[in-house]
Amino acid sequence: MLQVYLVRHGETQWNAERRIQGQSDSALTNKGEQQAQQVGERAKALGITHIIASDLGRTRRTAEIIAAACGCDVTLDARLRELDMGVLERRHLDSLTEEEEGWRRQLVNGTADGRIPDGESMLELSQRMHGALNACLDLPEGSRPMLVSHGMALGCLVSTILGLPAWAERRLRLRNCSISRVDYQQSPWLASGWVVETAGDISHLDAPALDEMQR
Ligand SMILES: O=C(O)[C@@H](CO)OP(=O)(O)O
Repeated sequence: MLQVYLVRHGETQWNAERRIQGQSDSALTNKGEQQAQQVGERAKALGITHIIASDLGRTRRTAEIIAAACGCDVTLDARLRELDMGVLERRHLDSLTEEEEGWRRQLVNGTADGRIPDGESMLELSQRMHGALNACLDLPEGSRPMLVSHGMALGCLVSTILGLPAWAERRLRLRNCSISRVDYQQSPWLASGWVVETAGDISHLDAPALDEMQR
């Protein structure tokens, strides 16, 4: 049975400052680099064979650190990028006007095609994330891949595998460098296709970051 590990990148400067990144970028903090190192140790113990990362800087750096620990190459896949948050990227969560907060809420509370101006919808995000996950089915038998991606992107993927709407992602707490696992199974008794084994595991981290809403 194919097991795919899903990792959110390490803490970044803007995560720590409560600034919206989306497809804009900021560097990992020292804590973020340490978190990635701890994922690397777990990845080595798990026997990860492939690391596939979003091509944004924060995920590339996280993936490089994990790869160095477990001796795999990193492949980049732009489908694993964070949601494009349009005109709100780079802004502090606390600085949004009422109208801007309304765009964000429309997105996270859910209309199928709600989007921040110049941004992407949760439906579009879900489609590309499922595309990247399904590509793992083409890896050689016995592969154990790890995908390195982002909070909303992974939350959307896990939510939709569970049959929840994409915007249910905000009900999942996927902290920086948390690990989730989804398995592909064929079963006459149980669900066939992707199933969620774990979501948001942080037991490998000695100092987990708060998520943005808890800071
Ligand atoms: O883009 C961001 O600001 C956050 C949103 O959750 O995502 P990540 O830090 O995981 O890229």
